[in-house]
Amino acid sequence: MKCILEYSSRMNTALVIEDVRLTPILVADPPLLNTQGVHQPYTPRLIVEVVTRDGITGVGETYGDGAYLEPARSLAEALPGRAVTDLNGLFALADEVCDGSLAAADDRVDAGGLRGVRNAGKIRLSVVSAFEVACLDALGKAHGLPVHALLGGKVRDSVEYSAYLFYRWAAHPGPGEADAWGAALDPAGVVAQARRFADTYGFGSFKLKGGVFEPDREIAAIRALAEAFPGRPLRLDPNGAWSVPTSLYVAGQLKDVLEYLEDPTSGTDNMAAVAACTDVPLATNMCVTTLAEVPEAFARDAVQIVLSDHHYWGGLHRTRELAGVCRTFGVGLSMHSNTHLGISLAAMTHVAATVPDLAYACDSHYPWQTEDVITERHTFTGGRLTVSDAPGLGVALDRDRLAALHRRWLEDDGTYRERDDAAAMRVADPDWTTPAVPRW
Ligand SMILES: O=C([O-])C(=O)C[C@H](O)[C@@H](O)C(=O)[O-]
Ligand SMILES: [Mg+2]
Repeated sequence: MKCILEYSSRMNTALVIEDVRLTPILVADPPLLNTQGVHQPYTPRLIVEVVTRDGITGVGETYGDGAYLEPARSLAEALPGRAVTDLNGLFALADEVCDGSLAAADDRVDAGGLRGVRNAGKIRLSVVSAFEVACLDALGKAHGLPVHALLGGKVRDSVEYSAYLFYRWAAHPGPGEADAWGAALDPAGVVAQARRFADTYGFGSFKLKGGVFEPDREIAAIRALAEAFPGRPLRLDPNGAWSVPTSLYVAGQLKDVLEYLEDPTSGTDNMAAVAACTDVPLATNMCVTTLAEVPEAFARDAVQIVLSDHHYWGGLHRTRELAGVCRTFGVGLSMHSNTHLGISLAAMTHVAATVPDLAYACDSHYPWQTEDVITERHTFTGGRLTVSDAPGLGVALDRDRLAALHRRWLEDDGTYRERDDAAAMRVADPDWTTPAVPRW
């Protein structure tokens, strides 16, 4: 008995957080086009490390724009002395300490306009998510358990991902150098890109980021994909750029080949109006991105699939809670991705492995990211990632890479510290302004 008590008190002390490190970085990003503009050559991410009294380090990752950094600093300062097991307490602590730095946030759509509402609560959850993942990583390492085991256990050994196709330029405007992918600006270019994704990673389903060209051009690209890959699930996502009539027109043109349409139009009213008049399921990572948006959207059947992003839903446990809500209302669940690195992809794969009814391949930008902060990059095989059974997330931080990407952030004059796809577009087209929606 005495031994057990001693063990448990030693363990509890060992799991206390001694130190927290925050490292903002800039990561290379190719010239991918969307309805707002084009990706900048570098994009910000934030890496979070929590170090326990026993010297175990857990890692997490989240969005790295300025709005996330201040609340992350507040939370990092408040965390030492708490245990990595105190995951529920993280939310209350963040409510307590982050709000001063979130005062500037309001209910507008996020800066890029691509991820739904941008309010203080959602930014706070995106910050907490990185700390939650880092705590889970440390806890898993302390007990020799993979993160999926801490979430109740995996129900699958691998997670399927979909190819994330983009219209794109061969190089960033200005002094940018071409990468190996080349331009994709028409149906042939999109099919060639899809072929490369399929051959290299084995992806079996394809999502095209739309809202870039007039809808008929994007319809032609999806038709070309359907011809090149008969029977494969296809998705088109214009990030809310279309009106209700345009959305219905596109749905009508592509209803025989689309697995779903993603955010064809903006807002619950418009999504509900589209959903009422088409059998093509609607998915979203814009219309439903907070719990507050769930009741109305689900009651009006505005969305049939929620693409959860564990960052803005507040981490892995909260993602599982969202999965329960979706299951209750008969709404499908899959996962959204933004520019992310190996830590977030590992976290996403662990939580995806634990969700029983994951009926759709998840999104991942990962193949577009040539840089990472982990020692061994993830490898897609047959379009899937094997779920790691190693302790924690199963990834190791590459400190040299982290330092180099942080140095880039330090040396940046501010141009790239905030993701701004419209600003990047102005390098090529000085008159470019963020298009109003609906754009078509
Ligand atoms: O599915 C989505 O809407 C996204 O992945 C949003 C992203 O910001 C994407 O549009 C991008 O990176 O251009
Ligand atoms: Mg989307």
